[in-house]
Amino acid sequence: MTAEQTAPTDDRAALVEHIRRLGVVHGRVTLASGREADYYVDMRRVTLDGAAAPVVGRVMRELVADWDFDAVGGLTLGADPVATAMLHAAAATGERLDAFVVRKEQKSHGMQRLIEGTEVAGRRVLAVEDTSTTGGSVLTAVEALRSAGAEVVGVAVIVDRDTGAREKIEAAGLPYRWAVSAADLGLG
Ligand SMILES: O=P(O)(O)OC[C@H]1O[C@H](OP(=O)(O)OP(=O)(O)O)[C@H](O)[C@@H]1O
Ligand SMILES: O=C(O)c1cc(=O)[nH]c(=O)[nH]1
Repeated sequence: MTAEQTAPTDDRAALVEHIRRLGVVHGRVTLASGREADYYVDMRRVTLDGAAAPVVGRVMRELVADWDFDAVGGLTLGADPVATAMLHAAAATGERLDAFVVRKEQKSHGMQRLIEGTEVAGRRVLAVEDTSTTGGSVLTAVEALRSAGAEVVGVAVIVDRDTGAREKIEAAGLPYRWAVSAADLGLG
């Protein structure tokens, strides 16, 4: 969220409950960045849950309703179900939103793509993520998208851990929004 976007919706409240119930794990963990933390938010348990995924799609679409883009995606794997949830949420309202997947490494056979799915060159795209800690993962996706000729309009994540992602993403010249904060989950 941003300071201007504080009005909770029923969907957002439901999403917070889904994440609390399915995703929050207490205990010492090593994160993608190599940092150590006292809790983990296993967002795949949320974004791949049959009841929670449609809520994810609606909440994330609402979060960026004033941004102009027609394709969505991010670095595999966390971003993938977020993007497809948004695609299906758009379709459910008669709108069209395409999706893409940024691989961690270029595929070495077949079409040898780094970015799978819809063509991104020359298009306005949204980069998404399930959770951001340092912002490093989503910025890897942003770099690949920019190299492929896409215009990245911003970054949106479900859960922001409030551990530096916002500063890093904004320093890359991108607006950054999140649907749920660590504080919303009673964490941090
Ligand atoms: O903001 P960051 O410091 O980059 O950390 C967040 C990243 O960590 C997790 O993915 P992970 O690397 O565990 O891989 P996965 O999505 O392939 O499971 C999560 O899905 C984000 O992509
Ligand atoms: O930084 C990470 O690796 C990370 C943190 C978190 O809470 N959830 C997650 O899936 N990854």
